[in-house]
Formats: sequence, C-alpha cells, structure tokens
Amino acid sequence: MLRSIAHKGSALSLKSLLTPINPSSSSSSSSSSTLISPQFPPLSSFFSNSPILERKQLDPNHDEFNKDPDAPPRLFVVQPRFRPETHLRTKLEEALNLANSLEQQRDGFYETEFLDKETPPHLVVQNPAARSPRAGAMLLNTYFRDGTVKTVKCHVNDLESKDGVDAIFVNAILTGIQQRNLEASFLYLMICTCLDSQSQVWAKPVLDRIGLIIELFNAHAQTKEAKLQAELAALMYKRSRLVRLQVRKGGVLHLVGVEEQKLLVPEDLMVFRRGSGGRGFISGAGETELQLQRRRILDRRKQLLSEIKEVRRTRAMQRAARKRQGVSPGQEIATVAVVGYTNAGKSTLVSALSNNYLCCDDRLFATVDTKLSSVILPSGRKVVLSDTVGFISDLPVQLVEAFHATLEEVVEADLLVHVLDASAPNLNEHRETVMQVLERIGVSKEKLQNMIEVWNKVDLLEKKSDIGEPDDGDYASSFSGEEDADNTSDELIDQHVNEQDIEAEPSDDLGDGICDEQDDYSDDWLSGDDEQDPWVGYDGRSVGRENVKDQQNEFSGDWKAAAKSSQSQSESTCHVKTSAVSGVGLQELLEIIDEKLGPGPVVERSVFDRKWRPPCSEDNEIAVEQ
Ligand SMILES: Nc1nc2c(ncn2[C@@H]2O[C@H](COP(=O)(O)OP(=O)(O)OP(=O)(O)O)[C@@H](O)[C@H]2O)c(=O)[nH]1
Ligand SMILES: [Mg+2]
Repeated sequence: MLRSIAHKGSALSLKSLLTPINPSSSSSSSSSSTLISPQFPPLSSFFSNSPILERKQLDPNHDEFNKDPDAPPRLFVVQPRFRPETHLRTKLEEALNLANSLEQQRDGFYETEFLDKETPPHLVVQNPAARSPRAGAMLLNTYFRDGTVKTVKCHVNDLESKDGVDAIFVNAILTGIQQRNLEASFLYLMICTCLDSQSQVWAKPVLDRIGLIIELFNAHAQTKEAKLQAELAALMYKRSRLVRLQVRKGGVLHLVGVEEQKLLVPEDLMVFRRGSGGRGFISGAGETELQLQRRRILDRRKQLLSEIKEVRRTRAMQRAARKRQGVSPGQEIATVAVVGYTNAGKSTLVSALSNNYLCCDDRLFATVDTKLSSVILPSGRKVVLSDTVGFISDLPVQLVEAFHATLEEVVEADLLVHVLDASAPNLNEHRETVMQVLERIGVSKEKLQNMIEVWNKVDLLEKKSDIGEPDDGDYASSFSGEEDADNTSDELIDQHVNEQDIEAEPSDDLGDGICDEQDDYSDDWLSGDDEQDPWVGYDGRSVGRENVKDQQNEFSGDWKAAAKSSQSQSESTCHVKTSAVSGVGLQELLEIIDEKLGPGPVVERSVFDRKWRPPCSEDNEIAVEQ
C-alpha cells in the first residue's frame, strides 16, 4: 500500500515545483540529507524532464501519470464561479484556452491544431474569494471549502478511471500552502493513512493561474533569451513557494518509525524531525535541507541574472545599431512596439503589415520572443515593428520582472500600437489589463497618451452580426453535467460558513494533521549580494510578496468597476478597426503611424518594400506589386 501511495505522492508537483528524487536515496534509509541531489535541479520543461517522467524512468512499473509522455498533459480545469454569468463565461473560456495552450512545439510544430483540440474536462465550483474576500480564501488552507474539495476529488477519480488526468489547473491564485494542501504531499497522505482518516486531497499536481502561465512561457520559449527569462520566472515562482511542512504533535507521534518511507517524500517537501535547534518541532536536518534549497535557487538565479544582463547589453547595442541602419547620420529609424492582450492578433497584424511571417496561433502566449520586422510607411519612412509577448490579467509579477530585457523593447519604443480583439466580450477589461502592465513596466505617460489603439478581428464582429449570434448567452446552461455535483449543498454550506468566517481564524485542529507554513525569506532574498533585485519594479517600487498577495485579492476583486471605468473611454480611444486576416484597415493604420511619428528619415521607395500601399488612387500600383 505504501508503495502505491508513494507513486501518487511522489508525482505531485510539476517540474518547477519539485526537485527530482535522488535514486540512491529511495533505497537508502540513512539521514534525510541523502535526499538532496548534489546539483540544483534543472528547471527544464515539464514535458522533457519532469519529475514525473524521471520517476517513471526510475520505476518501470510506474504508469500512473503521464501515460504518454510525448503528448501534451491532460489538465482538469477547476474554475471558481463568478457573477454575472457573462463574466464567468469569459473567465472559463480563457481558462480552457490556457489549459489547451500548454504544449511544446516539436520540430517547430504543435502536435495538434489548436482548434481541433477537445475542450478539456472542467468544473465550475463555488468561489470562496468572491463570497468573503475579506477573510475567506486567504485564510482557507485549501482555498476552497471542504465540499468543493470533495467534489473535485470525485471528478478527478472519475477522470482517472477513464482517460486519466495529469494535473489540475485551478484558475485562481493560490498560496504555496493552499497549493500543497490541495496536492497533498506524500507525507500528508501517509499521515491520513496512519490516522485512518479518509483523505480528500486531490493527489495530483495542482497548477494555479500563475503556475500555468509560467509553464506556458517555458513551453513556448524558443530563443535563448526567452528561455533564460522563463526559467528565471519559474525559479522566482518556485522560490516564493518553498513550503515548510510543520508536523504537529499528533502527526509526529503517528510518524514514529516510518523513517524509510520518509525517503520517498519528494525532496522539496521538507520533513522536520524533533531535535535540537529551530522553532517548535523543527529540527536541524529539515532546516538544512530548506537552506540548501534556498542556496541552490539563489545560485541559479545569480547565474541567470548575469546571463540575462548580457542579453540586455546585446539588445541595447542592437537597438542603437538598428536606429542608425540605412539612414543618414543624425537620423534614426523609429521602432513601433505592437502590444496587447494575448491572442489579440498582434503577430498576425505584424505579419500582414510586413513581409515577415511570424508565428500566429490560437494558443495563448504563442509569442514569447520579441520579433522585429521592417515596414515602409505610406510616406516612404522606414520603421521597425516589434511584435512582443502578450499580456493577460493577473500577469505574474515574476514574469514581468524576469522578462525585463524583452519588455525593454516596449519601454524604449518610439510609438506603441495597442491591439485589442474587438470580438472579445471583455474588451474593456483587456484594455485595462494592458494599460496596467504598461504602466507597471515604466512606459511614460506621454507614450501612453500617444498610443494608437487598434480594434482587430472586426471580421468576426461582422460574422457574428450576420448570423445573429447573441453576445451573451446563458453560459451556465452549457455546463450541464459539468456543474458542481453537490452545488446546492455546497452553496448552503458556503452560505452558512460565510456568515461566520469573517472573524474566523485558520483552524488549529489536530485534525488538520499538518500545518504548512510558508517560509518568509523575502528579507534575505532582497538583501542578496546581487546587484540587481528582481523584485524591484522598473520604477523602483518593490513588487515583492505583498504584491503577489494583492494579486490574489484583486483576482476576486470588483471587475465591474474596472470595466466601468474604461467603458467611458472605449469608443473614444479606438483609432482604427482592422482585420489582420482580410486586410481591412491596415492601410489606415500605417497612415496613422506615419502621422504620429511625424517627419523622419525617408528611405528610397521601392514597390517591393511595401506590402501595404495607398488604396483607391494607386490601384494600378497595387496590381503591379501583387
Ligand atoms: N478572424 C480573425 N482572426 C484573427 C485576426 N487576427 C488574428 N487572428 C487569429 O487570432 C489568433 C491569434 O493570433 P496571433 O497573431 O497569434 O495573436 P497574438 O496577439 O500574437 O497572440 P500571442 O502571441 O499569444 O500573444 C490566430 O489564430 C489568428 O489567425 C483577425 O483580424 N480576424
Ligand atoms: Mg503573437
């Protein structure tokens, strides 16, 4: 029995959250320090080098997870409920797209066309954060209430008996403790078994929104620069999730004599034994492991930062050279950064405007690397269009910080073009999100005011109106069979608990067995010997752990207010409506860019330089060009 538990428990985290088990340690019964592998584990891809796969290699009988390691992971999506239903609909659609986007290219191609992919299994559940944002979700050890955890567990068991599931994606921001509790460490399962209590934990790797977005960046990064930055983001995320498992009195008593089982605990789950030093039941051995983990992270981070510093230096030199290229001294080639929410059509638009074919895909975060394309404007002026990474609501601070070098292209650009998906029902929310990120990375007010707003995908709007498709439907009805099975009872429980939990403190019951604490190393982290502190924003403001917590609060915040505030600006800020696929509005967009940039260096015009050309009067020229 313990062996089967070990299998489940040992495959509980994705690669960025777990360190692989040292094979030798699993057969040894020596001190817990033998669990630690001598080098910092590579934060490599979930697909290529996940702990799950490594364990599989270690144990040929192990076939419970990732049955087909070459296929994208099967995620079960858990979406906390939002009101109104239209908001829930957009959140769920995004969550499903995020889940389906997690796939690594092989030989430059994805295995499956995005649109051919099946909708991942999903479940809409009660949202404790929406019900009692003041005291609810942040204080719950599992984020969700017990009823919801049980319901999810039932669905996971059901899926396991069918196609299987590799991980659970919770479309919310979880704390490390909540995530660990939902996954349940091997240790937790063991204690539950010892205590003869029935475990409701999911016993699957759990990805929260931030974790999945970071996984996506790692999976889609192609260039060395993007890979370095994605790894740094994963490292910072992992760093913020180092969790110390503190075994309470009852748990410790039940653990006596299970030394060798302890060796099967994934090594980043700290096991504390009674002994000298430390607080409470924390002993030297456990703390040493934790400190070692921390030191490895710091070392790797230092190495990554120095490599990224080199990338930034090269980028700055390339930028300077680019500005001078092909124009007379004293003149510069302007850079226009194309920014926007992920999947708004930025790469398609840049491809359509230039002769460069860029990777365009329905997967979210298809572009993680910045790509430059030159374009000749109607005036004959040459500019460089920079297609860059897209944004998303609750963009992890770790990513924004790690992608400093890439986002510098945006900050340094002469002009910004903000591409919005005109067909998105939450267009205003998208706009607000992008504006917030731009402000956060330090784009000046003047540039924001001068920014061109493009409503792309207008062809879809036309299609919608042609077929008379309503904008909002009763989305809930489309989830029949997927809804929380014990919705009613869960709701009643929630209502009942809700009245009490404003004052409620986290339970201290022994029944919890394990109380996880998240180690606070922020001081050490910030006062590290590195010259650059990745937690400090571009404007010098700290974007540390508090901001992550703020994000968690904001996630359940009043989206309506945000939408309302931007509603008033919506129509007025749209400069041009385009369809990157049909070509509508592209010429107009180039003219506006021309106008905004003002007079500049003109390169010798050649019909072959321009993909887009003035309409009407120059029809003949168009024919020649084509
Ligand atoms: N119908 C329609 N589809 C579009 C249009 N522009 C882009 N698309 C589609 O939208 C999807 C996303 O386009 P991308 O250009 O990859 O979007 P992006 O903004 O670069 O996305 P990320 O790189 O993931 O941030 C692709 O399937 C495109 O074919 C448009 O004007 N109309
Ligand atoms: Mg793109």
